[in-house]
Amino acid sequence: MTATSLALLNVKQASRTFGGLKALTDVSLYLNEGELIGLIGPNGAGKTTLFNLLTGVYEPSEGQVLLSGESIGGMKPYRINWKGAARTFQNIRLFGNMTVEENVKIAFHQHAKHSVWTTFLRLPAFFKGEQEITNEALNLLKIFKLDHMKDELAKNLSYGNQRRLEIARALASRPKLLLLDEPAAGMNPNETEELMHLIRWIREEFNLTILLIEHDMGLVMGVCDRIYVLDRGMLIANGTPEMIRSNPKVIEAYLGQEA
Ligand SMILES: Nc1ncnc2c1ncn2[C@@H]1O[C@H](COP(=O)(O)OP(=O)(O)OP(=O)(O)O)[C@@H](O)[C@H]1O
Repeated sequence: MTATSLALLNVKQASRTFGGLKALTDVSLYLNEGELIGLIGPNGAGKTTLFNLLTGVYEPSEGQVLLSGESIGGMKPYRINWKGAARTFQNIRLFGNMTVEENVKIAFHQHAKHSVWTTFLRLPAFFKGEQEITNEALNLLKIFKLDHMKDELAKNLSYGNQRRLEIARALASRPKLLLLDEPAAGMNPNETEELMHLIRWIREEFNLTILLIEHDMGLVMGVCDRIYVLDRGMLIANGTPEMIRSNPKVIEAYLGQEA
């Protein structure tokens, strides 16, 4: 498959250096609208660095990142979020001392279109907005089977539930592109299986395009349309799960890691 005119994300020859270290070298990839794409590679391959370029945490040292055809390389993270990209983190970043419901509502608030005066004077539109936000937050929590825990503090949730809450919160910003950084980390096999179905389902339900970093090969091979493989900052393969599974360069990269 090649990039179509619908490519939602287009990374063109992007590189990123940290001092003398080249974390990414000349990386080009694309995600067409609606695709669910995996990004795999041994430890230190550059996967999170690539996510950081896509979400404005870092600026590419070279190359371009285009979202819906617009250059977003070096844009502030909140602006990239407004333009339709949301992410979860390898190390969960919830507000631990806030409730499950508040964690989702806060993400809605960042996108709510209240004027300063509407909010300050608490005009009717403010309360209407608040009610809508509460309803939408509860709907999202229902989808992720977290509604019965809405009043729990986020820090008291199991690891698997915290990961699901992070995804719910990312969806509150109504993204077109969802970037998931190791969503199954710390989950047991049953939770991972459930997550796999959930990821497929939210893609349809929310018209999402998804880029997924994951070490659980069962999950990646089971849900992804195509997979990109990074090794030492360079893309070494791109193709369907079947192609990637039997690719000698990929096998070598992973065997090298175990040696
Ligand atoms: N802010 C930074 N400063 C210096 N080096 C960095 C920085 N961020 C990443 N690196 C380096 O870039 C390389 C790629 O790291 P990155 O975290 O992107 O890999 P990864 O594929 O996500 O690894 P893992 O699977 O272990 O999470 C590593 O050598 C890492 O030490």
